[in-house]
Amino acid sequence: MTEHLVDPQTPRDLKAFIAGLPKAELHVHHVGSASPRIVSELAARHPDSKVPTDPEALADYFTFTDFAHFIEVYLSVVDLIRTPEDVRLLTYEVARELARQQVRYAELTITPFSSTRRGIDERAFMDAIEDARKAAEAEFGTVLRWCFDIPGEAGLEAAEETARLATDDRLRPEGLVSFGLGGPEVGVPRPQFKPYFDRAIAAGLHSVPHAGETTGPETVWDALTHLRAERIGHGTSAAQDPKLLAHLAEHRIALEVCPTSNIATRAVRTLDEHPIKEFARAGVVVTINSDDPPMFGTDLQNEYAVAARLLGLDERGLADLAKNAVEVSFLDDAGKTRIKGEIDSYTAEWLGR
Ligand SMILES: O=C(O)c1cccc(C(=O)CC[C@H]2O[C@@H](n3cnc4c(=O)[nH]cnc43)[C@H](O)[C@@H]2O)c1
Ligand SMILES: [Zn+2]
Repeated sequence: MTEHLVDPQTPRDLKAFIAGLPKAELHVHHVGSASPRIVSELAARHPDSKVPTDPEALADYFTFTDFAHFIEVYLSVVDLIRTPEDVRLLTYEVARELARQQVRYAELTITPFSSTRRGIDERAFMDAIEDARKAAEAEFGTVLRWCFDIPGEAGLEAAEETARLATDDRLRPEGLVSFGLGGPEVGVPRPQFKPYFDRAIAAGLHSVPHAGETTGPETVWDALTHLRAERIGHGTSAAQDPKLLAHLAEHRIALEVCPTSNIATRAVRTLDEHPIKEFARAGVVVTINSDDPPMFGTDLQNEYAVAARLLGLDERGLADLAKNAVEVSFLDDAGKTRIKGEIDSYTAEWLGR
């Protein structure tokens, strides 16, 4: 992302620190990470689409009236991904952008149902993401892992298909570590997805549903109770329930906080009203993430800058935030130790300048 996107209230020195800080990204969507260049290129290839071909016009197109409007626009971009080569290119370019921001490890949320139902062969889909993952690690040094999410509003057919793709030994990609649930929450109760999460967990996957992004704290409780969530995507409304905050803190169930996303989808009115401070105050493990960065006019660096301002963090505080993400990631222990060591060395060197 360009300089103008970095939170304007962040001191220049802290901005530079954030830019070089080794980071982990735990909540970022595959299609939602398509850069304006990729989106406009794909839109030009498919003139039947209403997505603008001019990257400049995308900023307007990516201005959302509410969460439902965001999902409508999101699906118009999903419609542009039509071939395994589109999938490979998108994945590889997402990794390039993450590497540019010093992201060493990322768990990318992918919705395979949306691609297979649009006619992409399932085997070719898996090969495309795996091919991009391996190339990205070799060329950029960024380790990618996958979270396959159910688009909840598409119903149990989508849940069945996602669970099948995630657990079939002949298809399941090597990089897959977790199972999620995305899309609108209103009218999409979490408990109905319990059997699919049970299957995924039995197959060794971690549970990371979205919850409490656009509905109340009861949705977060449902995600914990029925889906055995190990981390929560967003969890914004948890701030309304002190018992829930205490439970999250006690069990070290981290929140994948995405501040700018919540403003862009109008789930929260302003950044100053974001409950991230309440989370931190209650001792909940907070991780900072970008969700759908180009669609929300942000990137991970900007989200760290926003967090620094809202939480009043200096360099050490930011390094702790980056280490939180590494600790609650699904990377192996050796990988975690390596990245945390890199964060510590970088911070010590920066502060000793
Ligand atoms: O693909 C389809 O045909 C389809 C049919 C009905 C409903 C859906 C969806 O609801 C897809 C939702 C899609 O949104 C992704 N996403 C991206 N950012 C967020 C977010 O902040 N909160 C929730 N979901 C998000 C999610 O991964 C799904 O792929 C699809
Ligand atoms: Zn999300």
